[in-house]
Amino acid sequence: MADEHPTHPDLQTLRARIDSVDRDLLSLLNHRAALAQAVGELKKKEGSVVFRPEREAQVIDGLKSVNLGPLKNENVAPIWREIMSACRALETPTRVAYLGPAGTFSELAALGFFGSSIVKVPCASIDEVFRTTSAGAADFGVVPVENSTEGVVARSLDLFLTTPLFIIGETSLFVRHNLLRRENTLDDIEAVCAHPQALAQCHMWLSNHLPNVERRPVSSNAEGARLASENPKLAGIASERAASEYGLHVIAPAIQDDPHNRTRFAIVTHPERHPQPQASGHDCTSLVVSVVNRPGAVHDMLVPLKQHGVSMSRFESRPARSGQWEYYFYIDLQGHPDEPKVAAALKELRGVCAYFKLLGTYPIDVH
Ligand SMILES: C=C(O[C@@H]1C=C(C(=O)O)C=C[C@H]1O)C(=O)O
Repeated sequence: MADEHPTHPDLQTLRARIDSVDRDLLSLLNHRAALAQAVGELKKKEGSVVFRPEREAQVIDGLKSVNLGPLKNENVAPIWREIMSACRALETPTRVAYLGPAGTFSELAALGFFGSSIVKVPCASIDEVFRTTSAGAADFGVVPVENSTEGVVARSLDLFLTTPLFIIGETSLFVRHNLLRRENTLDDIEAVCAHPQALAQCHMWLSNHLPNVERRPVSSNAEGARLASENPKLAGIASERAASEYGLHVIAPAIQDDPHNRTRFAIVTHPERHPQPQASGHDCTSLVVSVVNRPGAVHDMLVPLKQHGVSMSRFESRPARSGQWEYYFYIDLQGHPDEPKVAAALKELRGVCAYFKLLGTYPIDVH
């Protein structure tokens, strides 16, 4: 039918225009992909790495600053992450290790950070993510480091100390826990199987609704969902993605005690296979230090940061397990070691610390 109201085009006309825009977009995306392929060739000649987190952060930041809408800025980042993921895959495959099996929040974090054009390497534990990445069976590892309800993920922090891996990126995820089961009822549950962090994050809900049911810690939430798919007496706590992956009902949605529950993940790699990211303009530097156990030592450690005007966004302590009430301090600084004030603060800090290890420097998570 002809368009009777040229200023108010009908559905068919609008869809025809969308089809035409999509074809233009596809052709432009292919043009972009060919350019990325050419970049890949250059990198191969130079022997340099393909994935450049600082460049990807700048691409997204740059687009957000010129976006006129109606597309929302918060949608720009995920769209371009996917585009860059597909372009990157034309240069080389990216193998990413994370705490599996399929359907874990770690998998969602990996897909959110690298996009879906990756080779997935699901691992049985956080230790295995570190081992697999250290050994080179994966290019990158994705590990949880802290949760807004439960605090630090101790195992990851401990492994940062003892492995050569360093951090090249961060990403955070809104974590919504659901109670999953084969039977669509809360009756007759023998045990709720989930990762200890998830059990802790749902502590209040479980105490109120299933006070007498065993809470059984397992290696991951997806593993809990898998067990629940095999045994109708068991329930799991996991994502909606895990529910569909394992054919389970969501018998209670969003059962986490904190409605704004978020988990932050670090992206790690081996320094021999990947250089430290260059400055992107919005960077974070993570380190772990310890000082001798004497009055004022922690204060002295923070003086160089104050003097050089470097802000600290995180300060976390973990026992050093020496039996001497000694601690490791995990510190996040704003900035990149290429900035003179950050370099000066780090140099002085290194001088006053008994132990000093740079864990990495990377672009701050862009949403
Ligand atoms: C194309 C490049 O390689 C990769 C892909 C990017 C992209 O698609 O824009 C950006 C950075 C790299 O991770 C590049 O380095 O410019």
